[in-house]
Order: sequence, then structure tokens, then C-alpha cells
Amino acid sequence: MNTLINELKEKVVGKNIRIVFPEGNDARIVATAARLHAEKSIIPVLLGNKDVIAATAREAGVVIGDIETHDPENDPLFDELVAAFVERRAGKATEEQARLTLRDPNYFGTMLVHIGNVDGLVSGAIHSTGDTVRPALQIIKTKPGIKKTSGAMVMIGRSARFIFADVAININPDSADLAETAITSAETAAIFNIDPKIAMLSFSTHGSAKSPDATAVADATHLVRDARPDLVIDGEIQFDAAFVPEVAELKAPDSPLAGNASVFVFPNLSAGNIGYKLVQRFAKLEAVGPILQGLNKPVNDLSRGCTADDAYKLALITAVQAVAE
Ligand SMILES: CC(C)(COP(=O)(O)OP(=O)(O)OC[C@H]1O[C@@H](n2cnc3c(N)ncnc32)[C@H](O)[C@@H]1OP(=O)(O)O)[C@@H](O)C(=O)NCCC(=O)NCCS
Ligand SMILES: CC(=O)OP(=O)(O)O
Repeated sequence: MNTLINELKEKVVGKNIRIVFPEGNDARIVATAARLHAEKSIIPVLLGNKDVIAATAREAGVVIGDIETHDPENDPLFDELVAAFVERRAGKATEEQARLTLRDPNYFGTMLVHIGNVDGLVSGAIHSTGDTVRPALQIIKTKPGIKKTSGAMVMIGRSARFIFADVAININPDSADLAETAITSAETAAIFNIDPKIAMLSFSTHGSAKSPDATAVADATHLVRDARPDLVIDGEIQFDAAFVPEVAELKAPDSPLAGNASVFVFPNLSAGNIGYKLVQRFAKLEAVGPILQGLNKPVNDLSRGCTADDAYKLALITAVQAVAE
């Protein structure tokens, strides 16, 4: 894991990347900001009341020194952000609504990303995924050509890393959504030097069961093959046939994955979210993310069950995404 931290740090140190943390009242987040500030890898910006942030730092037993803070309740940037929000949400928010909305630190922080005051945002240690990502969906929006964002986890074992997606956003994806998730996940894999071999997961392998769910996954696989013939992909395929070479020989002898998949695209959010937590908690792989894919600028969500170390790693990943923009 330290190798990963070093790889990420190498890409961001000296680039003056600024990352905003809207949850300045959470001890794990304040500890993360203090660590980043002390090692000078990226520049943290904390949101919240100055006194509350100071009390949180004492609770966490860390020194925040001169870390930049902003209080959405009373900040010199507030009026500028309100005007920019009304412009961005033209026809969807009045100035009065904007003034209320921007008191929410996730909206305030996302607007800082939008106007270019900071390069990325990490939140979600105390907010649900919906409350964390909704501002980004409304303000940052997806890159041209991408219809929906999705959330990937990097799963880190002793000798290998894997991408699991979508574990965070799209509850009932259709074939086009699954295909998009597969393509953006292959791009996310590059951040971690993972050679993407994509398994489009199902309870069926190459038609072993007949069902609309399995067909949707097979259709998604065809869409990816048409759009990106350079990618190694197979589906619909069961996890064991994608991950265990001996089972692959038996169930899917022609699979280009040959039981060596590294990117796993789940058929729906129930499977993806439950699946990553099972592997994290039973098999003890480290899970870092969710990393939001396909947005114009990096905004990332933490699991509320995260540690300060998880938040630190996600902040470095967010900075790497910002450098790549
Ligand atoms: C992400 C989520 C909150 C969005 O739902 P929502 O806020 O009801 O979304 P809405 O349909 O009201 O759309 C809000 C905006 O986001 C956009 N949007 C919604 N889903 C999107 C997606 N997947 N990608 C990009 N934009 C999206 C909409 O286009 C809309 O933009 P607009 O206001 O400019 O028109 C919802 O899909 C969700 O709850 N997902 C599950 C989250 C979760 O609990 N995950 C498990 C833990 S990680
Ligand atoms: C990713 C995820 O499951 O987030 P949370 O645990 O906050 O719901």
C-alpha cells in the first residue's frame, strides 16, 4: 500500500494542487488535512466554522497550523459563489435559493471547484453519497460524450490491485450505462497502473442462464467491443470464470480474460456496493474510493465507514485526477 501512496505522491508533489474538504467538523478529515499540510504533498482547504475546526483538531490530536479555512455561513467568497451558481443553474435556481443552498458545505465546496479556486473535492465521511455527489452532478457535470458518472473502488490486495464499479451511483443501470462504466473504469485503472481486463459480471456465463438481466450485461459487452475494440473485455461472465483460470477453462474456454480479470463491472448497484464491502471486510482487501468517473473535474466520495487513512489516500487520488485534467 505504501507503494501506492508513493506512486500517487510522485505525481502530485510540487504541483500546488488544492483540495477542499467540506467536512471540517470531522476528526478523520481534519487529521487528513493536517497530514497533507505537514508533508506538503497537496494543499488542503477545510470548510466550517474556525472554532469548530480548531476543536475538531484538538479532538483528533493534530495541529492544523495555517491551513486555509472557509466558513460557508460567513465567507467573503459567498456572494461570488452565489452569482456563479445562479449562472450555472440558469432557470433552475433563484438567487434566494442559491443563498440557502450554498450554506451546505458540499455545495459551497463544489462551487469552489467550479470557479477554479480549488482543483478537487473530497467529502462523504459524514454525508450520504447522494448528498455528497448531487452538487457535482448539478454543477461540475459529466465530460462531453459521457452521459452518467459512476463510482469505482480500487481494491488493494497484497500482490494485486483491482477496480470494482459501479459501487456508488447508478441503481439500475441499462446496457449503455454498463458499457460507459466499463470504459471509464478502464481509464481509472490507468491511475493505479492496472492493466485493464474487464469482466462484465453476471450470474450467467456466456448464456448459461437465460434472463433479461444477463442479456443486458451481454449487450453492454457488445457495446464496449464496438466502441473500444482495443479493450480486453468479456461478458456476461460469472466472477469465478473471470477470476480463476481453472474455472475459466471449464466455463469459458474462449474468454480473452482467461481468468485474469482486473476490472469488475457489476450488473447493478446492489451487487457492486455489497460486493466491494464483502471483499473489503471478509477478504481484507483495502478499498479506496468511491472515485467518481467521467466528471469534468474531480469530486470524490468517501464511505461513512472510512478511516483517516482512507480519506488521505482518496485525497491523493483526487489530486492525481486533477493533474491529469
Ligand atoms: C446519485 C443520486 C443521488 C442522484 O439522484 P438524484 O439527486 O435524485 O438525481 P436527479 O435525478 O434528481 O438529478 C439531479 C441532477 O443530477 C444529474 N444526474 C443524476 N444522476 C446522474 C448520473 N449518474 N450522472 C450524471 N448526472 C446525473 C441529473 O441529470 C440532474 O441534473 P440537472 O439538475 O442539471 O438536470 C442517486 O442516483 C442515488 O441515490 N444513487 C445511489 C447513491 C447511494 O446511496 N450509493 C450507495 C452508497 S455509495
Ligand atoms: C461507498 C459507500 O457505500 O458509502 P457509504 O458507506 O457512505 O454509504
